[in-house]
Amino acid sequence: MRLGAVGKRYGRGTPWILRDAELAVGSGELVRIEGPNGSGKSTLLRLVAGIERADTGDVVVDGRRAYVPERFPPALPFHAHGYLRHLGRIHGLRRDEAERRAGYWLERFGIAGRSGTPIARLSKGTCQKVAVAQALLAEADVLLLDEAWTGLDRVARAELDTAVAERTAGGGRVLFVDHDPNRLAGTTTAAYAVVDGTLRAAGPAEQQPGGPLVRIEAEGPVPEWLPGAPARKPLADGATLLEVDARHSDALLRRLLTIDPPAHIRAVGESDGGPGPVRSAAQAPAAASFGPEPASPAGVAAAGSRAPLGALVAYYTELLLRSQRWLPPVLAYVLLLVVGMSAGEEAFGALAFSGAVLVPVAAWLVRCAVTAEPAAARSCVVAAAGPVRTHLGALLAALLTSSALGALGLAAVLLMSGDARSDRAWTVPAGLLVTAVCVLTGVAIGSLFNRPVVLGAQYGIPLGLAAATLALVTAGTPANLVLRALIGASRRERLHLPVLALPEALLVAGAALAAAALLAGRRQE
Ligand SMILES: Nc1ncnc2c1ncn2[C@@H]1O[C@H](COP(=O)(O)OP(=O)(O)OP(=O)(O)O)[C@@H](O)[C@H]1O
Repeated sequence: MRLGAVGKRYGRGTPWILRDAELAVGSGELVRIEGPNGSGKSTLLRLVAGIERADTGDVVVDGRRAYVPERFPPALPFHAHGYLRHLGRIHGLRRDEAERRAGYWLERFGIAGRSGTPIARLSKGTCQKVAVAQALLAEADVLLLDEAWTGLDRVARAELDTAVAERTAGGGRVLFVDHDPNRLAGTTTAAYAVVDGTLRAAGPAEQQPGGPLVRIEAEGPVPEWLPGAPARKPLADGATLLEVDARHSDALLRRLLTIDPPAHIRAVGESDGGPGPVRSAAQAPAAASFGPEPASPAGVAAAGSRAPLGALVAYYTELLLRSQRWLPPVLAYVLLLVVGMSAGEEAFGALAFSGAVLVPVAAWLVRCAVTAEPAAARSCVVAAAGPVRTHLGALLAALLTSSALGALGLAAVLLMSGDARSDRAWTVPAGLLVTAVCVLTGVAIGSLFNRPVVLGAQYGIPLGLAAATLALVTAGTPANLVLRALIGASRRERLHLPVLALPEALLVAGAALAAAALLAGRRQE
């Protein structure tokens, strides 16, 4: 992981938050980022997470990233377990593994009993545990913690300390920001301060003296790097005596028991300060006493691979449906159909009407899909999946939802209409064509007149409505071609279905979705 001459500012003419920042973090390193309020610590983490884009220089990060934002939003319409399962899938875990790890981390943070509770109803601290769990469950190569300990109780803070030690012991890189100068003191391998836009080495934080020490006697080969950086001394019989701060003893024991081959723990006890072996030796712990082992990387569908698009679409579809933002556009669609059509109406005219209504409704659903997620929650997804795939996932979720709505509308129109003048054999293909073309047109418009192409609802909504009207009335657009053919047929003209309108609409929608997704990768939020 490397930052080379990175510069960042939030808009032209504004002060540089970071300038010429250089940072290299190797495997197993634990790096503290410090500095006064507003100096740019979060900005630095967000650059590494891929949430912000550097204005100058390079940010090179190999491997999977996970991020805990400074403030996790309680307004996510998921249950804790469901949310973690989605995030696990987005991180590239197989379905069963995502399920298992979601349960494991809820258990580990002591909130398994709240797994079915909506996040909005969780206490602030419990919500923060979910925020931390979503970043830990995928065993990411780069773990970014922005004041992740804030709001956690003492036990959960210690659990997070242990999890960080496990991550670095497993070769991960961890960068953290925290206002407590003693946070992870003693295990931090480097510290940097952001001061006046520059990133300066601040040296590893010193361990606070006076904490209790734990001694562990281990037989067998002991790895060079261990959680808590224990002092070590070879014993006469070939075993190793390790002495570590009590806060890291759990992580150290877990590591010793999970190396291959596992070390044999002969004794564990409190240090008496003397040089000899452990005196008040406790029973050596069994691996089982630490609960289920963190899942192996084998659970990751393809380590380091891109987040599966299907997982993103599933997440955004459920988010849209659960947020109930779909209600206004769907109600508007139903109302317009009810008001604008009557039973037994001529089918081609009815299909043209329902298709025309579908264009602004699909554009509206896109707006709902790309705005339903709180920004901090989106940051977690972007860190795991990257901004392009994340936005594409939201747009495809809107396409899926609009298509389902269009299919239901089509079925209703076909059932309600029944005029003998219509050529019944052609109503179904004509209905499918107009629905597909109008949904694609609406989704294309929604993609182009929302974040990140047009920022701000004050421009996006009127421009989107104007674009939808133009797409319907301008001669030669795919939607206009199909609607004109249907209106002509409803007036007893011969029906010529413009089938080429479908590939044209597909092309336009594909280009609009790709342009919007690519722009999401280039524009800061
Ligand atoms: N999205 C944004 N748009 C505009 N300015 C921003 C944005 N995000 C951060 N800033 C500004 O950038 C500066 C650095 O912010 P940042 O959050 O990185 O600081 P920080 O060191 O993490 O602060 P704190 O310790 O208070 O969390 C601040 O002046 C902040 O107002």
